[in-house]
Amino acid sequence: MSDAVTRIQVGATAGTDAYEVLVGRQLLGELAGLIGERAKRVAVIHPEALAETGEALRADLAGQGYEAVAIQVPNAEEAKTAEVAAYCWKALGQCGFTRTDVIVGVGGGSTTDLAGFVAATWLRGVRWVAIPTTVLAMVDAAVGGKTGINTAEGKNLVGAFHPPAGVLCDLAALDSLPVHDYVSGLAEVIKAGFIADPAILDLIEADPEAARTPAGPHTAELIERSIRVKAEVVSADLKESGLREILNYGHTLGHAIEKNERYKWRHGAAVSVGMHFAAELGRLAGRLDDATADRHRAILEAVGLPLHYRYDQWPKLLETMKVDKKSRGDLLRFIVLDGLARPTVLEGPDPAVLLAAYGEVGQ
Ligand SMILES: NC(=O)c1ccc[n+]([C@@H]2O[C@H](COP(=O)([O-])OP(=O)(O)OC[C@H]3O[C@@H](n4cnc5c(N)ncnc54)[C@H](O)[C@@H]3O)[C@@H](O)[C@H]2O)c1
Ligand SMILES: O=C(O)C(=O)C[C@@H](O)[C@H](O)[C@H](O)COP(=O)(O)O
Ligand SMILES: [Zn+2]
Repeated sequence: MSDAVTRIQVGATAGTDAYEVLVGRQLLGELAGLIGERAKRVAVIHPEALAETGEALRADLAGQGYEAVAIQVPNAEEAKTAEVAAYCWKALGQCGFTRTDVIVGVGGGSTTDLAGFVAATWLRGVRWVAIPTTVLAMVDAAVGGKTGINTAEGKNLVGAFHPPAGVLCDLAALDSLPVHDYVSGLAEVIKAGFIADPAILDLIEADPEAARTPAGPHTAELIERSIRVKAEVVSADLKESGLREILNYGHTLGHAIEKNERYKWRHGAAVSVGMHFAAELGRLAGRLDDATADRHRAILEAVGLPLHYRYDQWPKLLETMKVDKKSRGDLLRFIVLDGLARPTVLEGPDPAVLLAAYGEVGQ
């Protein structure tokens, strides 16, 4: 196994510094440099499932002279609540966490979204480092500074743009990931393929079964290519004033499904159904060619991601989509493709077209 480390730059924007996303193995030697010299305290936020990892990290940092605390939070979406954020704020307050201290978020996207949000809000913003441990968090959630939590009304409705000081993607972490979670992350990889880098799709289509495991021959390349797509977009438009919306491909319906399932579905699975819907919407709106639309079904199905959701839920899903962050007033907006790697915005589609697209998805 190669020890090579790939470094991907995320550019500076007004008010934020540039940082690197490192992909490789045994990257913990990089952590002290990212924490910096001014920190006295470090808080390691980790999910229950990674209790050992969180404690090992805490002990290692304590051995380096930091006052290190581990803050354990619930697994998955249960961590993305105001209550859990308040629990973290309490832990920081109790250990006297100051503006020069640093938060480390280690876990999947739910944990890094929460840890980043806690970092964005504590003392109005402290430094944080992301150590993503799922495919999805490596290729998407930990990169780009979107942090946040859910509310009863919907997904990620409260949050802040607060980029990390650095991101360490240790591929060894993926070995313990259940296959269901590994495959869920492939939805965001496939998203990056459709919106910007079709070579990703070619690699997966060449051997979809191999793409389902970290031992596959293209794991590092798929992860790195996806990170490059994300890094390029967020470097150009951190605060989603335009271009960044393309990263929301498949998410308008996907987030509505997640809420409808009370966040028991994995994000990637819901985004998979959402991309199928977006492809059908693009096709029916006269934007997307049949071959590219059909390619969505084929590749998502080939890696074992879902394509369908309950038909009878459409009225509820439509209501939830109205509070999607891309909506403007009463105008629903979707990311669709004008062709392969040509994402664009579809504004206020005819309700009959929306329903017809859902007709392909619902069952
Ligand atoms: N901020 C962003 O730009 C962005 C982008 C994409 C997704 N997200 C968010 O990311 C979240 C989904 O993240 P996810 O798919 O990584 O799932 P997750 O964080 O919910 O993790 C899934 C499960 O895997 C466990 N886990 C994590 N790493 C593990 C490992 N190495 N071994 C064993 N178990 C492990 C977790 O504890 C959890 O139980 C969603 O909330 C989504 O909204 C955010
Ligand atoms: O980084 C982005 O921008 C994205 O849209 C990436 C998505 O994969 C991610 O799920 C994000 O959290 C969705 O953001 P939201 O603003 O729609 O909540
Ligand atoms: Zn997503």
